Amino acid sequence: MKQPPRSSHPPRPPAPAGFAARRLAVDGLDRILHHNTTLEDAFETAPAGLDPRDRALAYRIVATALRRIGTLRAVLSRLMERGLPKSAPRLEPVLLAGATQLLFMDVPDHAAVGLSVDIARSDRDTAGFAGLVNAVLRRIARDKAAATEGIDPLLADTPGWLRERWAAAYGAETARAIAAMHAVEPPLDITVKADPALWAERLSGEVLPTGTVRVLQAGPVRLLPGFAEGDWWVQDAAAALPARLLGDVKGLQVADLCAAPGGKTAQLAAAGAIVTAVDRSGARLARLKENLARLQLSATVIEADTAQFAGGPFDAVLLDAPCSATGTLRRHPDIALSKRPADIGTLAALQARLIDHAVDRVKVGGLMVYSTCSLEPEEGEAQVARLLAARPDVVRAPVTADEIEGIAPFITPQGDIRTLPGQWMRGEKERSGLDGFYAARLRRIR
Ligand SMILES: C[S@@+](CC[C@H](N)C(=O)[O-])C[C@H]1O[C@@H](n2cnc3c(N)ncnc32)[C@H](O)[C@@H]1O
Repeated sequence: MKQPPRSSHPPRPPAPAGFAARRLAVDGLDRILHHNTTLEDAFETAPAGLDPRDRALAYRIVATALRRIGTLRAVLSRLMERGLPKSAPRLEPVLLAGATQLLFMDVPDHAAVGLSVDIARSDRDTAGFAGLVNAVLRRIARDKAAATEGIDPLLADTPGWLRERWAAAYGAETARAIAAMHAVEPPLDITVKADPALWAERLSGEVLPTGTVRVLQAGPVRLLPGFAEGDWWVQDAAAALPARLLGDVKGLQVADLCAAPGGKTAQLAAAGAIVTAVDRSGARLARLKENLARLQLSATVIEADTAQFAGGPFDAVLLDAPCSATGTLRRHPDIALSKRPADIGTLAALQARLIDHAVDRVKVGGLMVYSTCSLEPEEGEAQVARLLAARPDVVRAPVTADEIEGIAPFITPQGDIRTLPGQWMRGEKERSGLDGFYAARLRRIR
């Protein structure tokens, strides 16, 4: 029998259960907070061989920490009078991840504290602060109510400039309702190829009024029944609305401009359209192709700048433009940290270029849907108002309540769609709400 190679070092003790998930969570937080990585990218390259359950737990820790970061930082600064040591930038992620588990997750206190101390010890940057991690987290665990006392989560966890914008656009009460939803972990929404009731039953979920299946689960999506078989894809209930505004697309030539990672391309292809999917990001198009292959759907995929794309004219066009994505903070809480007020104007200028070009890709008589997952009117309502004022050959084709079941609450007086995260309250917040989206349907008349 082959002998194992001799080593002069004593064997390392095996890592305690749950260590890998916490390591990934702390590394992810460090990359997002200190190295400008997005939440999505931080988990795109998770270490090979990692158990999907560890990955899912790490993701929940990081997303929850980002969602509640203002509250968490206030808690920590109360307990650390001298602040965080500059010499150990990785200490804050260790403390944030530990405090998140103690305050906002269903993790036993001894595991949250013990594993945070283990993580601190395992890293040269933080090893000297393991005692501090232990002391701070134990104090939080001892009296959790006292730790957060007097901190208003709605003020602490939402950047002031966003709160002010939402209050100006929708009123103070609605702005507060939007911020309140961001504090809560979102449900998993999926679009199914067929038979939502069957999938709701199989996944112990529910069918929402517009046909999306909503599932409350915290495990890895890839392990759920029907994922590998390509029976459904992940898509927020609001994100599923814009493509449906094009009506019956069976046999129509439809361009999906700004298509990746392909949620709306999949809807159009599944509805029988002949889809041309355009995006300028090769990496994101690779994900679109992967998604279509899993779903056994097809589209012509073109890597191009929509502002230069000369294809068509098409029977219908969907332009799901790049935007600030402030309607998706509940799912992408890193956006609240990375976006700046000036980004709105920059993005609005890009959207104006894209919408002007996209409308020329539509056949006379054909429809175009313009959508963004932003709550900012400059990226939605104002874009369409500007286009309609500048182009007498384009008119609004108002959406009516009888077209799509359950869509009535989201139709604006002009006949556009506006969804807000605080809408659709269905009992507990965990099963309520949807992303903030804007969509308008336009027709080219000559
Ligand atoms: C909101 S996401 C699209 C989401 C997609 N429609 C879906 O449902 O899965 C916006 C996309 O626009 C792409 N994009 C940004 N600027 C672009 C441009 N000038 N031309 C083409 N694609 C662009 C981005 O790469 C990104 O994939």
